[in-house]
Amino acid sequence: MTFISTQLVRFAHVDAAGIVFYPRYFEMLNAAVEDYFAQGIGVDFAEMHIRRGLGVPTVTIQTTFFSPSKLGDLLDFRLSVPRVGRSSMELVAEVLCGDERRLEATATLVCMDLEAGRSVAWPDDMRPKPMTGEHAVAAA
Ligand SMILES: CC(C)(COP(=O)(O)OP(=O)(O)OC[C@H]1O[C@@H](n2cnc3c(N)ncnc32)[C@H](O)[C@@H]1OP(=O)(O)O)[C@@H](O)C(=O)NCCC(=O)NCCSC(=O)c1ccc(O)cc1
Repeated sequence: MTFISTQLVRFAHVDAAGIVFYPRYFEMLNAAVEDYFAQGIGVDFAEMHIRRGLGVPTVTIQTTFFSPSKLGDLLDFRLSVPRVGRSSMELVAEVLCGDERRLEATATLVCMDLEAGRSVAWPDDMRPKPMTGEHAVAAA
């Protein structure tokens, strides 16, 4: 299963060359991860960070950029989760505009107690389920 979050390339995302400046992809990816936790898992970022004092920082991310994106493009962030550990998850984001592949990122996110600054085991209701394969669930 794949979770899809569609992100619009906005004016603030592009540089003087008219293409998306690469850190902006990481902001869009974080927005897709927010959608995944809110809609795919059922715990939104306000609940997680403010009320529970938990975060999901990225500890590794490896990205390959295949082709540039421009203002007005609609990018599908197709998220899959090949592995879930005690406190970590591996996340793969394949980003497409229509049929064209724009980038792929593989990241490790860790469930973190924000006050202690340490990893904690996923709470049962926040624990991601491994999901791979073609069946897609789109963000609302
Ligand atoms: C997250 C940490 C507190 C975890 O440290 P520790 O408490 O010592 O935990 P550990 O090192 O034992 O690792 C915990 C798990 O992560 C895994 N881990 C840790 N580092 C790695 C690396 N490099 N590769 C793969 N897996 C890793 C490790 O294998 C453990 O997995 P489990 O067996 O599943 O539990 C610490 O690594 C840290 O503070 N790192 C910096 C994170 C950071 O600043 N990231 C960039 C910006 S923050 C950000 O983007 C963000 C997004 C969303 C948010 O909600 C909050 C913040």
